[in-house]
Amino acid sequence: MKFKTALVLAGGAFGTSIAFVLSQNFEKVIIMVRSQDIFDEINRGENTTYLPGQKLPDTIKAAMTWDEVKAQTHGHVDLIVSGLPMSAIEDFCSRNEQDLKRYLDQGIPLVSLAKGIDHETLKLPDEMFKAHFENYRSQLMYLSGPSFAKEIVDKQITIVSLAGEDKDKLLLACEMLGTEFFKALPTTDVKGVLLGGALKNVIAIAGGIMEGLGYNHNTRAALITRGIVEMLRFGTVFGAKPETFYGPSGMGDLILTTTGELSRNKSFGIEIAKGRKAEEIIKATKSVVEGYKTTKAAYFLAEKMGIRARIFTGLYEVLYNNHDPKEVAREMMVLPPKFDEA
Ligand SMILES: NC(=O)C1=CN([C@@H]2O[C@H](COP(=O)(O)OP(=O)(O)OC[C@H]3O[C@@H](n4cnc5c(N)ncnc54)[C@H](O)[C@@H]3O)[C@@H](O)[C@H]2O)C=CC1
Ligand SMILES: O=C(CO)COP(=O)(O)O
Repeated sequence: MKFKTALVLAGGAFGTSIAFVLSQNFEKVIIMVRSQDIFDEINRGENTTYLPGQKLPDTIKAAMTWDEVKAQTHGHVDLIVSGLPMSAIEDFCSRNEQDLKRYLDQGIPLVSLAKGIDHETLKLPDEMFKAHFENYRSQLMYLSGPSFAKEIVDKQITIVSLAGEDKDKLLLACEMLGTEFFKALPTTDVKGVLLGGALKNVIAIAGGIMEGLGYNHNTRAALITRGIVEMLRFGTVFGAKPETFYGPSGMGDLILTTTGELSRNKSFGIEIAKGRKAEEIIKATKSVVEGYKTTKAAYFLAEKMGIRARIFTGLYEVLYNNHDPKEVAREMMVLPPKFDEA
């Protein structure tokens, strides 16, 4: 094994799948969880709540407190991965800032897996982390790309983007995350990677709605191509590189989530098309559906920054103002004839 110990914060589906990736390169991987049930499940070799049916090696262990982390790592870790969803970042960082800093003081990378925009502050994950760890900004990195948790543990070949500010640290983290079935490609375009991961979830919900309404391949292809145009407009406002939107974290993840049956965002959209209420579906869903709140954030961002985004705006009206779901389809068809727009 090349590396000694990795620490994963949160034992949800994706955190657990990345722990599995890390177990190929690290002698030990600790997943920090907050519930006794998940603690017991992981220590028994399967996260039955979030990743059922996927066996985990016995080098992956759970911990519930920082004392337990310290005991299992002897106070030294080589990498921290945050598997926290968007809504948990601020809460977790403010409660655990000092403990996290003790590890970050060792100069190690912290890789966040979250995809979303905070609907209250309109911040991307990098701003949320930097609010607590500004002095460690060169160590902060963001992973995003087409990667269903289940398929990672099935060792399906998976390629994602890893964004950060420091090229040497990025290369080190890419090596730590690289296996024969999982590869992270380094980039310094943090905003491009984070916007791609957040905004594709919104288009995936729209895709689920279209599918639920009976639309098929032509419509999905139209949605994907119009979706990337709107995503690029957000990118322009944030100073992201356009080419990032055609890479794994942009077009790659947009295709995966609008077409893949495993997508929770797409499944959520299918339920909306059946006439169910958004809040009711969210309450009944165990795993996070990031696109729901990101739809609201994207709508407010578009309003604030004057971004033309018909699909995002149309979906907001459906999810938050009870507009007829058929409206999302109609929004795409009222495009004015304009030359030279993809
Ligand atoms: N599941 C997937 O295939 C992929 C997920 N992602 C992204 O990764 C992030 C995490 O997603 P999943 O693991 O799938 O979510 P999940 O819903 O399976 O798990 C979320 C985990 O976070 C924990 N958590 C929630 N609030 C917390 C808090 N305040 N403090 C501590 N822990 C808290 C929960 O207990 C749970 O273990 C999301 O942003 C998602 O978009 C990215 C790529 C793939
Ligand atoms: O982001 C993902 C795959 O890259 C997971 O998508 P869902 O959150 O829609 O399941």
